[in-house]
Amino acid sequence: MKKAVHFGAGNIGRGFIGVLLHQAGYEVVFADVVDALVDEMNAAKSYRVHTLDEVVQTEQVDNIRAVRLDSPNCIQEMVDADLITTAVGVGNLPNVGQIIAEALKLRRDGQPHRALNIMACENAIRATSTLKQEILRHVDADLADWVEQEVGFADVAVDRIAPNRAGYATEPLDAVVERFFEWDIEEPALKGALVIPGATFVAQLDPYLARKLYMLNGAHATAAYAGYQKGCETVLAAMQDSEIAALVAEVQHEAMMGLLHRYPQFEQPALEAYAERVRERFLNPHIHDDVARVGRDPLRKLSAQDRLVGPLLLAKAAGAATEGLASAIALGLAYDNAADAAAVQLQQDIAEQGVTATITRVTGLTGETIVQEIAQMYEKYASA
Ligand SMILES: NC(=O)C1=CN([C@@H]2O[C@H](COP(=O)(O)OP(=O)(O)OC[C@H]3O[C@@H](n4cnc5c(N)ncnc54)[C@H](O)[C@@H]3O)[C@@H](O)[C@H]2O)C=CC1
Ligand SMILES: O=P(O)(O)OC[C@H]1O[C@](O)(CO)[C@@H](O)[C@@H]1O
Repeated sequence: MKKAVHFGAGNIGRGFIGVLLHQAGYEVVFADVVDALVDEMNAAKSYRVHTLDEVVQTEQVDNIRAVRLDSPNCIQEMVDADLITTAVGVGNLPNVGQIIAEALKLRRDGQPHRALNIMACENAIRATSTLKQEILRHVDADLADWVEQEVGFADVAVDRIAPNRAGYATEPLDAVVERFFEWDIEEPALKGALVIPGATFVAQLDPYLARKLYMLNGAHATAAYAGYQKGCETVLAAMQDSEIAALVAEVQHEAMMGLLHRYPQFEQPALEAYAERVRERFLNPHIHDDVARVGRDPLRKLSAQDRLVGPLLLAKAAGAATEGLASAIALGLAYDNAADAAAVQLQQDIAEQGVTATITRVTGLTGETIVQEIAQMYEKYASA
């Protein structure tokens, strides 16, 4: 039986990556930093995934175990693994990279030619490449050569809405997800054969990743930040507001114009259908997805390559309109949720440095016109 070590036993780790790897016949070992979660998984040896739809379907994921990130067992489990995946949040990859580097040292000495692939399933541009750089920071030149030859680092795009479990879960390990999923894997980067039924193997990931991050996650963040402004608790409530729904569609349209220009292989009707399908998913009445989850960490979501500034730059390069994306960025700046540490930091930065300087620093945008436009929109939202 093949073995996968997956870092991050959270919503997407259990609700998406873990279940697909289980269906693909892998023995899945989870690594996490939360002791209680690790203990719970080792006691239960299985968990359930509920697919939220008209009829709720429940799948059992068994034959699992878990290790703490900082335990020797974690390193040992990777020595004979066939696959390593992560879903920990992109900011936690340095930590994981250091641990994987330790395992690769042992693996090179013990099983030097056993095929290994690594994939970071995070919402970010080329997170696996980021993880690879983090791993390489901890290895010497000889080991780096071996890593280049023997370890596949495939960038991926992962798409499945896995909301918080409150209201649905009856068991501590239950995960809840929507029915839809898409897992795009950049095939040329793999070493050896990788079989994951349901995954899509693509030759060039960038268009898929940009489409997902900009037309889904960007639109989702827009719904969350606009919804927060209007006092909506969930994405569903936000999308039922016609003004917000129109802004979300506008953001998707602007992103689409940028994508069509940057990736000529896309066709407008297909992207329009993609956008519509995404909006339908946001309107799934069976999913209670908090705007606070979808909007979490606005400093990351407003950063240069992420879901709002990334498409704004593409749309600008295409000569397309950007008012919708500028509004979404302004709404993100106005996101003052006191329960979100990054939002608190953002508000403190705006108070201390002013909104214009904060926009430039956080988003990397430098054009005076666009920065002023966003700043004016922010003032309107912040004083509402
Ligand atoms: N929830 C969703 O719908 C989707 C999430 N993602 C991405 O997946 C990643 C995880 O998201 P969620 O599962 O929603 O978050 P989550 O907060 O539910 O789960 C993250 C898990 O990672 C663990 N963790 C944190 N640092 C760690 C480390 N250094 N080593 C091992 N475990 C660590 C946490 O304890 C937690 O159990 C994020 O990058 C997110 O953008 C991607 C697609 C869908
Ligand atoms: O996980 P992040 O990057 O904080 O952002 C939340 C986004 O990720 C997802 O959880 C999965 O793509 C979406 O539901 C949401 O748009």
